Amino acid sequence: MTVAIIGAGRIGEALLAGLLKSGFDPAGIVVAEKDSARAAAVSTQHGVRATTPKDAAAGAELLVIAVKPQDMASLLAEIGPALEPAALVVSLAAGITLDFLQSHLPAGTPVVRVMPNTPLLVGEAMSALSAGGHVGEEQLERAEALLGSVGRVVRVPESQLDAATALSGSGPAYFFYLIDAMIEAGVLLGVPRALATELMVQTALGSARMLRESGEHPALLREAVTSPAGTTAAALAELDRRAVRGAILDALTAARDRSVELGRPR
Ligand SMILES: NC(=O)C1=CN([C@@H]2O[C@H](COP(=O)(O)OP(=O)(O)OC[C@H]3O[C@@H](n4cnc5c(N)ncnc54)[C@H](O)[C@@H]3O)[C@@H](O)[C@H]2O)C=CC1
Ligand SMILES: O=C(O)[C@@H]1CCC=N1
Repeated sequence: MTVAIIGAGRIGEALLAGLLKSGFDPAGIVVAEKDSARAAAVSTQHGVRATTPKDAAAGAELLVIAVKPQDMASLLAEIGPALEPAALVVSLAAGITLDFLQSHLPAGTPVVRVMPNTPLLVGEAMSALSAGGHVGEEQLERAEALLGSVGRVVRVPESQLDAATALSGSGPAYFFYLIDAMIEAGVLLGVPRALATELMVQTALGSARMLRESGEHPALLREAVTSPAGTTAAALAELDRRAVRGAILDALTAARDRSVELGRPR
């Protein structure tokens, strides 16, 4: 199967790197990137061919589109006429709806809308996807297999994709933000930066593994750390006084709303 990745920015290159790491043949992947210096760098670093979007579309069975939502309309107009008859188009763009994709591509084009996240670089992505009306089960499984080679995949109704974007799409940034803040707190408390980083990165990894492996609700795992009148209770009381839970609800609602806004036809 020939895969074209159109837009080799942060997420496009992360997907490319993840696919190659998972054993994908570089000869079966072609990239198209508007920024020619970036195209050359990505092509050299990963050993894949770089070409124009039209040329990439012409030879590909599966096209992954990883340009910004604002660049989608013009790109779809450019590649539409060059698509192979049975080509499957997979969009990673936040907000861009199946309806938008289908109405900007030749009638009957099978399209899948996906919200992945950057941990696809290390084979631990979370991708949520919805299929358009012209996608057969076999094609959907092909898209799932591609994303499944770099992490987990779930099918969701399209009505939940903007919320999934707020949760798992943007999610890595929230964890990085939190860990960055906790490292700074360590430095404030006199811990050398390298040690504070080691303490927090391993704590994040261990906590994530406990969640996954125990299957326990996070509230129960948090309770198990919280000794009566202890250190954790003192910290959590401070977070509650500052209404951090409410801030998280508002933050993710803002992300969901922004995803909806990015998908408005223009
Ligand atoms: N960064 C992230 O964590 C995630 C991003 N996404 C989605 O992925 C898409 C890309 O995001 P990023 O990689 O962060 O942005 P980016 O700006 O790093 O990458 C976009 C790339 O597309 C290229 N491009 C634009 N128009 C083009 C065209 N016509 N032909 C070829 N290349 C073109 C740009 O030069 C740029 O390198 C967005 O739609 C975003 O919503 C989805 C999930 C996570
Ligand atoms: O910030 C963004 O718009 C993209 C979509 C999800 C993660 N990054």
